[in-house]
Amino acid sequence: MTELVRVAAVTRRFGDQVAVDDVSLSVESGEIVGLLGANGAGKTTLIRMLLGLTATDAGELRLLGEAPSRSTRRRVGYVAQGLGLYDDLTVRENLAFAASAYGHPTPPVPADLVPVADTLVGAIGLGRQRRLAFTVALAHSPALLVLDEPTSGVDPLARARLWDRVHARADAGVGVLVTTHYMSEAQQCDRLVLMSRGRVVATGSEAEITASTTAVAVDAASWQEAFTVLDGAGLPVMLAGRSVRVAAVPRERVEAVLRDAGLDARVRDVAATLEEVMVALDTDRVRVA
Ligand SMILES: Nc1ncnc2c1ncn2[C@@H]1O[C@H](COP(=O)(O)OP(=O)(O)OP(=O)(O)O)[C@@H](O)[C@H]1O
Repeated sequence: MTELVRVAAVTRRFGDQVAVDDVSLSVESGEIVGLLGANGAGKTTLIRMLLGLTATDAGELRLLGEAPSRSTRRRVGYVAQGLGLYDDLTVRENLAFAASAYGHPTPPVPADLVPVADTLVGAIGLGRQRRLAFTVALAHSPALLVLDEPTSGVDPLARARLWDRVHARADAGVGVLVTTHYMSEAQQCDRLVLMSRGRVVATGSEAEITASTTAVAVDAASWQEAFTVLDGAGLPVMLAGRSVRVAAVPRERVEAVLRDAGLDARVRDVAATLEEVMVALDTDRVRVA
């Protein structure tokens, strides 16, 4: 395996705010690394530094073994949050334009975009725009694919198809760095890097990250009442179906709130989900090694 990305103790500040704080990570060929975190965690800033679009304040970055530059960027396929397409060009023209910029032959219009090949990109749906951006990013056979929130606003079927394509490229040896705030997409990644407020707070597979954290499950006669009482007490309460769950709070505290409200409920410690780990990490109450 080849190391395609190395980020070592990188920091970036905007004024007083530390957007990326002493972050390290790597991506190898054939590997899908998921960068997870809430809005504002620092994911996009990290990617922009990696691509040489934003300067670092400290630390070291290596992209395909070199400092990020115009020539290394040409070997990267990047789909930005804004997609980077031209709304006033057609689908076919966008493909041709990107091909001439990268100096390779224009790829064929993908079969599912043929019906809109001569439609302006601004007039096609977001799912198709994402599909096109993905095709553009892959047309020059990049060694590394960088995807910033690639499935945001896309329906579940299109999302599944997009992940199929990501896996196919990874199987062919391409390294993938993908940001998302959908915890459900974490299973698609070989390795996860969880960011919160600029820092890496956990790394590993989903199972590794969730193994050392518990949440509290509440079984009450009326889940609505239990939810309202716990929420009213300011606890980070979530619903999984009709099961009420609380992250980052000791079981005794949950029991006390329910007891004080006169609610009869069974309260248990359960294995935390990834989302609950994120809540716990964001509230600074739990640390994952
Ligand atoms: N150019 C900038 N000037 C000032 N602050 C910035 C700039 N870019 C990012 N920030 C701040 O840095 C922090 C991290 O932002 P960033 O966009 O990297 O987070 P993110 O994890 O990508 O979030 P999102 O999922 O919303 O894109 C945020 O608080 C943001 O407001």
